[in-house]
Amino acid sequence: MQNGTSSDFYDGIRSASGAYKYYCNGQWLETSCGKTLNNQNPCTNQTAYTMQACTQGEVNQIFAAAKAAQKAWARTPLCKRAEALHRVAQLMREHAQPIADCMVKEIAKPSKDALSEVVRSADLVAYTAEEGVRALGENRLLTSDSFPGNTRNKLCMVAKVPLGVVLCIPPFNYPVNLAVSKIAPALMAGNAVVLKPPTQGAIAGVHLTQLFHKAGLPAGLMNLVTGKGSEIGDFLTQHPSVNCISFTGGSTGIAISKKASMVPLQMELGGKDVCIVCSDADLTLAAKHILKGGFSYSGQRCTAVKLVLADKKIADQLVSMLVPMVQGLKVGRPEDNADITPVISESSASFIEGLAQDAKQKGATFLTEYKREGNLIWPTLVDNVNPNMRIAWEEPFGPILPIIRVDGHEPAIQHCNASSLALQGCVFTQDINRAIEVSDAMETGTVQINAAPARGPDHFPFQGFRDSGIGSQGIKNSLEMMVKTKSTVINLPAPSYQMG
Ligand SMILES: NC(=O)C1=CN([C@@H]2O[C@H](COP(=O)(O)OP(=O)(O)OC[C@H]3O[C@@H](n4cnc5c(N)ncnc54)[C@H](OP(=O)(O)O)[C@@H]3O)[C@@H](O)[C@H]2O)C=CC1
Ligand SMILES: O=C(O)[C@H](O)COP(=O)(O)O
Repeated sequence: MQNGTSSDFYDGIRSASGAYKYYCNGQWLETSCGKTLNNQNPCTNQTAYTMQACTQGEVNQIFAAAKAAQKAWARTPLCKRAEALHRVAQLMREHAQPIADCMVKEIAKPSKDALSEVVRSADLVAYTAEEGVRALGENRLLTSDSFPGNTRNKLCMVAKVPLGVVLCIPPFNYPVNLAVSKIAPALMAGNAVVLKPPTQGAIAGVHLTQLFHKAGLPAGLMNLVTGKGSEIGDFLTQHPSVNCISFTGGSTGIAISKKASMVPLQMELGGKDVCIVCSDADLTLAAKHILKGGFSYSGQRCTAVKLVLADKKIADQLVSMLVPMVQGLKVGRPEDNADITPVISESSASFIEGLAQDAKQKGATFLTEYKREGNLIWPTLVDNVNPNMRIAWEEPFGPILPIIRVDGHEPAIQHCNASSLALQGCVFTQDINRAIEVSDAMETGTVQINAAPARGPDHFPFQGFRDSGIGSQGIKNSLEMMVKTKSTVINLPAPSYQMG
C-alpha cells in the first residue's frame, strides 16, 4: 500500500507525477491548466497529498456531463438505482481501509474512528437505497371533491420528481460520511451529483469516488471537482446548472445562501452545543458523556459538547470527576489511536489558542494546563467561564471545553437561546418532567436527554436553527429534500365515484 492506495483497484486515479486526478463523465483526468494544490498532514504541516486545481472550463464540462447523465438516470427504475447503491455500499465495506488511511493522513482522524466512519457510511448508503425504494415509490392521489364546491371530476397524481444536478460540499471532519449523506439520497432520488470535497479530506473523496466508478454507475452521474473552496467555490455554487446545494461546514454556508440562485439549499453549519447539568443529574453518566462529547476527534465535531452549563449545587462534584478523566485522555498520533490528535491546521490551532488566552486574561480557571505543540493541543478544561469571554459563545472546534456555573436551569436555557448557533444541546436530569420542561424550552435543532449531542443514527432528522443551518438532513429528510413535487391532474368529463 502506498499513500493510502491499495492494489490495482485504484489504478488510474493518479497522474504520473503522483497528483490525484479529478473525475468527469466517468473518466479520471488531469487539469488542462497544469495547476495542482496540496493538502497538509495536520501532524507535520507537510504535504500529505497533491490534487488537481480544476478550472472553470472543467467545471463547465462536469456540469454538462452531469446534466446529460441525469436525464437517463431519472428514467432508471427505483429498484435499479437501489441496486447500484447497494453495490457501492458493498465496495465501501470491502475497500474501507485505504479510505480510512487517507483520513488518518489528511485530517488526523484516529485510525479506528476513520475506519468506523467508512463502515457507518456504507450502512448509510445501503439504508438510503432501502428507504428510497419505499419512500419514493409511494406517491399520492388527491380527489377534487374534498374541497368545497367541487365534485369528484379531477384526480390529482402527485409525483416526486428529481431536481437535476445536486452539488454536494462536505466539510473536513467527516469527508466520507458527510459526502455520502448527500450523494446517496441525491442519486437515489434520480439526480446527478457533483462532489466538491474539502481540500483537507479530498483524497478520501477521490477514493470514495472510485467506488462509485467501480460500482458501474453511468458515466457523468457522479463527478468530482477538486480545488480550493475560496477559488472555485463561488463558481460552483452559482453555476446555472446547479439545481440543489447540500453543504456542511462553517459560516461559509451563510455566504453561499446569500449568493445562491433560486435552488433548494440544505445547510448544516456550526454548533455551540450546550450541556445543561441539573442539580439532580446522574453525574457519573453526565461526566462520561461530557468527556466523549467534548473531546472525541479533539472536539472537531459540529455536535461536540462546546459548553457545559453546570448547576452551582453540583458543579464542584462534576468538575472533580471530570478533571482526572480529561487528564487521562491519550494525546498523540492518529496512527496510534490517540484520543487527542493535532487539530486540522495551524490557523485552527491559533484560533483555539486565542480563545484560551482571552479566557485566561478575563479570569477563567484552567483545571488542566493549556499546552500546545504545533497543531496538537492538550485537552483543556476551563472553569468559571462567564458570558464576557469569547469562549462562552464561539465555537473552538478543538479540545477545549468551557464550564459556566449557573443558578438552576433557567439561566442555562437563556444562555443556550441567546447563542446565534443552535444545532443541538443536551440536558442531564433524573426528573422526566424537568427534562421535558428544559428540552422544550431549548431553541435548538435537537435536544438530547441524558446523552451528549450526536447526529447519528444517520436516519434521525438532523437540523440546525438560526445560524446553524436551514433544511433538515437524515436519510428520509434528505430524500424528500432532493425531489420536487409534480402534479398531473386528470380532468374527467363527469364526476366519477368509487363504489363500495
Ligand atoms: N452542522 C454540521 O453538520 C457540521 C458543521 N460543521 C462546521 O464546519 C466547520 C468546520 O468545517 P470546515 O471544513 O472548516 O468548514 P468550511 O466552511 O471552511 O468548509 C466546508 C466546505 O466548503 C468548502 N468551501 C470553502 N469556501 C467555499 C466557497 N466559497 N464556496 C463553496 N464551498 C466552499 C470547503 O472547501 P475547502 O476545504 O477547499 O476550503 C469545504 O469543502 C465548523 O464550523 C463546523 O461546526 C462541520 C461538520 C458538520
Ligand atoms: O460534522 C459533524 O460534526 C457531524 O455532523 C456530527 O456527527 P456525529 O454527531 O455523528 O459525530
